[in-house]
Amino acid sequence: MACLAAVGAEATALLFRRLAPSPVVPRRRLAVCCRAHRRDLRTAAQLPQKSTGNAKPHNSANIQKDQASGSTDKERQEKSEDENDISNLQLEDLIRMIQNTEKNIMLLNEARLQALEYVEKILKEKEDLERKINILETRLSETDVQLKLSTEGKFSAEINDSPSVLELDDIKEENILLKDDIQFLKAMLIEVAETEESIFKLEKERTLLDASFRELESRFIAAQADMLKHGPRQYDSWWEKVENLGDLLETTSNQVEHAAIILGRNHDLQDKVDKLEASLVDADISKFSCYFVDILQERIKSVEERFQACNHEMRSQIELYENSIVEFHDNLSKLVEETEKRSLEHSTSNMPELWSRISLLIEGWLLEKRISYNDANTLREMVWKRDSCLWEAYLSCRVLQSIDQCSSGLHIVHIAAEMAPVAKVGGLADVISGLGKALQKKGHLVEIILPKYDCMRNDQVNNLKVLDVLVQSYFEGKMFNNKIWTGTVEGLPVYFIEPQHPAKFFWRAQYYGEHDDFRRFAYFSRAALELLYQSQKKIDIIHCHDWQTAFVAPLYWDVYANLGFNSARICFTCHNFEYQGTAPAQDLACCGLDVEQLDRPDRMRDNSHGRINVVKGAIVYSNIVTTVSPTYAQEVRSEGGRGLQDSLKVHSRKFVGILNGIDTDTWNPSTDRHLKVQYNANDLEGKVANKAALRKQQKLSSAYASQPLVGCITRLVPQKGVHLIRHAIYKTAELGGQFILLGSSPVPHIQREFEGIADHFQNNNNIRLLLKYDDSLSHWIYAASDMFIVPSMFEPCGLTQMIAMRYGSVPIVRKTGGLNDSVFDLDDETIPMELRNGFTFVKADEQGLSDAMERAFSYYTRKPDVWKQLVQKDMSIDFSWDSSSSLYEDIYQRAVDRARAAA
Ligand SMILES: Nc1ncnc2c1ncn2[C@@H]1O[C@H](COP(=O)(O)OP(=O)(O)O)[C@@H](O)[C@H]1O
Repeated sequence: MACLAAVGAEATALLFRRLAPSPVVPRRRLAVCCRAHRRDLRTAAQLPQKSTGNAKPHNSANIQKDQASGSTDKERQEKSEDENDISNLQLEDLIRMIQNTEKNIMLLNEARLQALEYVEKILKEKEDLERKINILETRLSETDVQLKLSTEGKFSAEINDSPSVLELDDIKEENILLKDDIQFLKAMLIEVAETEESIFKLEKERTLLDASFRELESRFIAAQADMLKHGPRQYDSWWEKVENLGDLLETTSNQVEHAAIILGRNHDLQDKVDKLEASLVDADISKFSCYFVDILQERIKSVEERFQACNHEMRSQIELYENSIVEFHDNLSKLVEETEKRSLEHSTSNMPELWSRISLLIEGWLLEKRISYNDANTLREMVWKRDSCLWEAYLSCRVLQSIDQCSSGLHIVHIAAEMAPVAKVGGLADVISGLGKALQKKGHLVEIILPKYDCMRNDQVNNLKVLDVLVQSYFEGKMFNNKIWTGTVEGLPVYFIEPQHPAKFFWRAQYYGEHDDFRRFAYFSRAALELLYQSQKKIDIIHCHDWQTAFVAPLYWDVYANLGFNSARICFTCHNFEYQGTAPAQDLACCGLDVEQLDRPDRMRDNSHGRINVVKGAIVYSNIVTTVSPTYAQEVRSEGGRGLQDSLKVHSRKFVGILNGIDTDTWNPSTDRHLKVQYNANDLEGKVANKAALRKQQKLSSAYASQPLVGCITRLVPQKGVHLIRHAIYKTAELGGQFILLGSSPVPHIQREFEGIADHFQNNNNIRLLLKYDDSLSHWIYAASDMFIVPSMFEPCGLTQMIAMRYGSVPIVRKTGGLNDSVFDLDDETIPMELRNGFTFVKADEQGLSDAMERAFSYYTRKPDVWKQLVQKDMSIDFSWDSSSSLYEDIYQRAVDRARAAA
């Protein structure tokens, strides 16, 4: 188009260069011609006067007058001669005039030819213009169609249906081209206007010519009259010439008229162009944009209206939904009530909570002596078997003489110092509830006995109530009352013993760390056995844990078996051989044990000094001894046994290491209510969200989402490798990661040291040390962290690495104890690929930890895909109690079978 414009402009300029002189030159020439004619004519009229001096003026009228007056011949001859002279002179003038006229006609002809040429060019220009206008009109109609499409019937369409940015760009481009065309047309129009002006000048010229011609004609008529007398032949030729001149004039007039018509058409063209321009201005992109914005606004308005309508609809739906929830809750409570009622009357399915409550009820009645031992036993059996006709059986039990001793499961009682989540310090608490629940699921009757701590979380106990009975137990030569509380924790029936002893053994605002811990737990062990004895239960397994309840084993066999309470077999699990419960031998007497009998190297005397050792007592007196991982079981047979290796060797046939599991209901990222967002292995976005939320809450930098967060949740004791934990903090900072520690220490100097580190990093936005115990926060840290550090010096089992993996946090651990049984190095080619799940190091030094951390960071940053697969794999590993509880079930059963066989 620009090219066309250039060509057009050039052509127009050329036309004007050529035409410009045309109207000027002919006009000047014609004016000269006309002036010449007039001068010639004037000269012709004046000549006789000039030649005669005083002669009167003569004309044809005078000649006729003279002829009519009848003058003399001479006079007439002289007069005739004079007249002939005049006539000759006039004729000469006339001839000259005609010659001039001829010249003028030639000039006129030339002008006409130029005008013709000019008109032809105009016609051509016009055709070009028309063609361009047609193109423009087509484009305009296309633009119109686009506009129409945008406006008509599209309002209802979604905003998504709006012309794309690409379409808009096309329209913009189109409009820019149209604008160029308009510019070109404008230039052309200016040229046309100039052409028009030329034509006007031509027209003027023609009018002038016309006037000169008419003057010539009148003169010619006069001359003709004269010529009638003198030369008809010449007259003929003049006449012919004049006729030609007339024809020429007519042709020129026609051409001028034609030019006027073209001019008119050009006017029309200009009108059209004006309209076109106006339309294009309408279609101007800015207007189009405004228009489009209007359309969008209208659409937004309609969307807003629809949104409001939806909102309204949603609100009413929510109302309905809320009403239905209320209704649902009502129904649910009714249903629960009914189900509870029915469960007492009819059969119930496997509802541990309910059966635990019934069991506690029965035990309570028995202890309170509301029912006889036999009745209680019958009811126990029914509870155990989930008997649907419990109440009917109860009513008819009076007539029953014998009790079917065959049951599908075992009656297992755990006596422990901790249980999650009601009284938790460390992993022991997790094991009690995790293993207990798993065994209960397998159809065993499981009960738990705990101290009634003042600091325990009563909110975690269902139906906590005190029985209307006091159980008496022996301590330091006296009998003391114990209040018995019952309740269910995680669906397990739990008995809480509250000693009515002046020492207020469990009113210390903490679980351990008291100066009289040995006495506290000696008291508790004895009271727990007393409770079981008085309830006259026929228990299969009494499972005691760690030194705090290790007293149970010697007490059971030395005291209670002698009283006929001997149906049970004792299982002792040592969760940590570091804590063995040693004391001067005489201290053992507090709970009624015979020091003399027990303070012997093969019984309870410690292997290295003269004190008694309750863990050793449990090893000696229990039917089953376990520890919490196979590797640790191996380790404690040598150095790790802390002096008890020989005892373990002696009793190795009953000693086994069973890897702990974790409670996968409590530790479940897809249901965990402590998390900001729940997630699972297939959808890790929630993990990212938890990380972001924790960073924000702990004022850690959120600048880099991909900056790895290293977690550590632990008791800060030497066993956990505190110096390596400290090193991990600095190493993480060096590697550009973030570190969060949750832990506290019972050891004052360690606590102080970490408080110092916490202060040091107080304003650091990559390191945070939280020196406290916080169960809820621990869940969040497991979920938020990318890596998890467990650099223990020794680790009987360790649960944190398993929990971390369940939450998709890759463990970096020292290869020891249970860590060695649960974490396998990603780069260890001696291990099958499918088992590799973390990073390990062997030597308990900073270098070992640094290497493992560097490898982990390297995978995390350089191989994100491998890392993601690792996270997903870790989250899918089965760390539940399922398989481990089966191993316990198996060893319990074998012990019970041996007992029955012996009986
Ligand atoms: N400061 C703390 N806050 C909350 N939970 C903690 C804290 N320290 C340890 N835990 C929890 O205690 C348990 C530790 O178990 P484990 O790894 O066997 O170590 P240990 O029993 O030796 O302390 C885990 O459930 C862990 O989450």
